[in-house]
Amino acid sequence: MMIQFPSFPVVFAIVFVLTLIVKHRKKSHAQKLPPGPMKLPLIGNLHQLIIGSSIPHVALERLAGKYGPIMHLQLGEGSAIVISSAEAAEEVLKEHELVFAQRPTFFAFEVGEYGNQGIVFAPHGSFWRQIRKVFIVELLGARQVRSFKALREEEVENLIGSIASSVGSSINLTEKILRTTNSIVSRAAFGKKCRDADEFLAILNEGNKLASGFGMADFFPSLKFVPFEIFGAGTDTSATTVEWAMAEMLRNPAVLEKAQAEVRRVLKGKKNISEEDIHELHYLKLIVKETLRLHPPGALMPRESTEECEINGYNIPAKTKTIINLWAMGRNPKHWDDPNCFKPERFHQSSINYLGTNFEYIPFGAGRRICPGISFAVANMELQLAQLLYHFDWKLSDGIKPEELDMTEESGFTVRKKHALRVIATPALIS
Ligand code: HEM
Repeated sequence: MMIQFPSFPVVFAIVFVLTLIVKHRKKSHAQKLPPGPMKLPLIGNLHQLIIGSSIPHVALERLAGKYGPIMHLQLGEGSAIVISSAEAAEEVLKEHELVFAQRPTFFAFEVGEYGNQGIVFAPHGSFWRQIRKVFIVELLGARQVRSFKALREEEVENLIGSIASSVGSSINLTEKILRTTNSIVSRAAFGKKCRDADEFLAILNEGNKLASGFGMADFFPSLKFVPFEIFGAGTDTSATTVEWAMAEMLRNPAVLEKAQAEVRRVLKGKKNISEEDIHELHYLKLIVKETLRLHPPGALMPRESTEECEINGYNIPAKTKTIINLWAMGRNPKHWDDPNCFKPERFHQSSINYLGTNFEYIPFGAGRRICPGISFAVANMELQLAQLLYHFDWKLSDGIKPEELDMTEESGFTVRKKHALRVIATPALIS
């Protein structure tokens, strides 16, 4: 029997069709978006962020539990991915650092001519590089931070004085901490206290309330951009962290006692604390770290891809808004034992720090856009906490027991405590 070979045009046609099929398969695999919840027409997944009792970082954490640490969302017309694990964050912030060095304009404050002119939302490029350099040289570098030592000490002494004048009665500690931080930041930035500190604090409060409806700070009225950035990035973040640290200690009296014992042992007999003393307050430093794990002020860190790339086999198109859920990563049981417990000891003899290399713990971000204010913020927060612990004993107002303290969060520019921290201070017996 004669075997009939197909003619050349037929072979060519078969090879051509097979090549097309393989190419199409490869392409559709590479174009696979990360998994995500079902999208509604027009709004996509927006309703999942703003409807219901959960605030956005909590809602996103829950969704990530279902769809994974790289999740795709449709936010109106925009496509977004949400990152919720250390491994995924490392892919975005280290392996594809350059691709994700951009901030999305979705989050930008379009304030007249100042829109996008500040450092926080500046597109990655030469303008951003220049302005970041100016920030570091003039305000946030180690030498500059040291040079603000005297003004920090003076403002924190004022805080202690103002609390001392109302010992025994209920005080709003949230407001006092915010005021002190605002004075430190404005004196460092402008050489004087903010002329309208009251107005500024009122606006910041109002902005936080407005933004809380959206969960992200989408807009802010009438302030010029760069000064606002210094305040917005510097004041609210640090003050919120000091407030959460005090709230966590009041809720965990054993931690409070241990921290006070350390401060009083190291500073024994001193009338006041200088910054040199702080270096020896090892437990206090663990408290700051643990507070930033559970309460990163910028819970949802915004970035954007500038070009198409592939992460864990998923295709991430150019201009994809990228939300890194720092809050979820700090509480991810894969990375932390007993993740919801406030245990500063977990950082004892641990090499994990907040400098952007341990991706399970990046409260200040990572990579080239990491927060340039780390030294400034830490010096400010540690001094306030050390002084508060040294000079006073603390209890909650209105007979509230530690375990009853309301720790509800409110999401705005930062994730704050929803209800101000009201406390009663009594002078400590320091021998
Ligand atoms: C507890 C205090 C603070 C926390 C937790 C914090 C956190 C952050 C985070 C998460 C980012 C985004 C980083 C990234 O995208 O990788 C950021 C950016 C920034 N922070 Fe902070 N911050 C704090 C205090 C400060 C202070 C005190 C200042 C200045 C006075 C400051 C100035 C900035 C600026 C200018 C940026 C934008 C950097 C850029 O885009 O290049 N921050 N911060």
